[in-house]
Amino acid sequence: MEFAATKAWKEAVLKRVIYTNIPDAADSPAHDTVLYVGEQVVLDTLRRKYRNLPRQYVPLPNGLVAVQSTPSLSLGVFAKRAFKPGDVVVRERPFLIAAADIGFDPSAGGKKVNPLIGNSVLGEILKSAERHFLPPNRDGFAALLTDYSLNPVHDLMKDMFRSLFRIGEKDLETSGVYKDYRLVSRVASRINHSCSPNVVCHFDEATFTFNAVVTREIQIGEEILTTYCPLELPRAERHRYLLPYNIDPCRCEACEMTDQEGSNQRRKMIYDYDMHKVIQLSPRKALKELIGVRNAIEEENLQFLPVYPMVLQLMGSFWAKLGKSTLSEGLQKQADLYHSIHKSGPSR
Ligand SMILES: C[S@@+](CC[C@H](N)C(=O)[O-])C[C@H]1O[C@@H](n2cnc3c(N)ncnc32)[C@H](O)[C@@H]1O
Repeated sequence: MEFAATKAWKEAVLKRVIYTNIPDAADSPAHDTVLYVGEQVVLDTLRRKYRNLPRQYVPLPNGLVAVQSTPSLSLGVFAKRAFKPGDVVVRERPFLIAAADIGFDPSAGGKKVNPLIGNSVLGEILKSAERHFLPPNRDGFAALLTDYSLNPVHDLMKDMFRSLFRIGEKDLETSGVYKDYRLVSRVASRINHSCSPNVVCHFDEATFTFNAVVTREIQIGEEILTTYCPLELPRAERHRYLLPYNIDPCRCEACEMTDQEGSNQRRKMIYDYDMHKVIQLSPRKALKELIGVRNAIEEENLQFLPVYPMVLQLMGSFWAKLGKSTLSEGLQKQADLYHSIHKSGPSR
């Protein structure tokens, strides 16, 4: 009985999957043919939204980063030169984009992976995806699979980067399509997790490119790190989020440092920050509060968080009220840079 239910589910899942090779943009390298595994409605919506999907993009210069061995996490991505906030370090078309919940069991409310079959369906989908590729991408994708030393095929699915297509809510409601899409990519799939990341990742729908934008200074030789979990939480809670990504325990610098209590307190302060309360305060009191939050963000190396530019901007406006225009302008400039980092795509 269980087998029949599982088989029916598996067939239903496989029926929902469509394979589409997104055509190459003119003049872009041949490997830029993305295999899209998902629902037709997503592609149709995107095609309505952007004429000539995918649009051409401006490639980055070669050799900005390299995939190399790490001391304990198998492979990772490393800076080959120094970078500053706002620099784009990775820009690439993924090999494959897939709905994240194709491994979820609809009979379990569409939320839980069926442990009996979830991973094998994902494995089958990934394996069958391979033969749909044009040759250059097929080789790259196969290399990523066989060379994926920490993870067998089914785990690859868990490690794909979250990458939401921002298609219309109406389309989502009427079609019931998957909301969360993930990608497999030559370089991006090698970026390890850190609870104090140094890049923010964007997927640009119009050009179908993955982009990693720097959020704090990166020295030559430093590892490029993103996050797979919410960062304002204390260590133990972050670790719960990381389990499905095969991270147990997290071996990032923030989790391995000795002052965990101090770190948890700083992250709680960031989590508890309430802009609406702060704007009611007198400028001096507000600034005291804001400086505390900014310091906590910087000490935890969390310039990655969208709250960072908001805090800077508000600090600027309170300094302006106190007549400190130079301070205010400096903060506003920094806030603008970080706002653009959070919004940025490949047009930058
Ligand atoms: C997207 S892959 C990153 C590249 C991977 N290191 C490789 O060699 O291909 C994610 C996997 O790397 C490992 N990993 C990444 N960040 C980690 C961390 N902070 N702590 C422990 N393991 C991590 C986990 O095995 C995770 O499933």
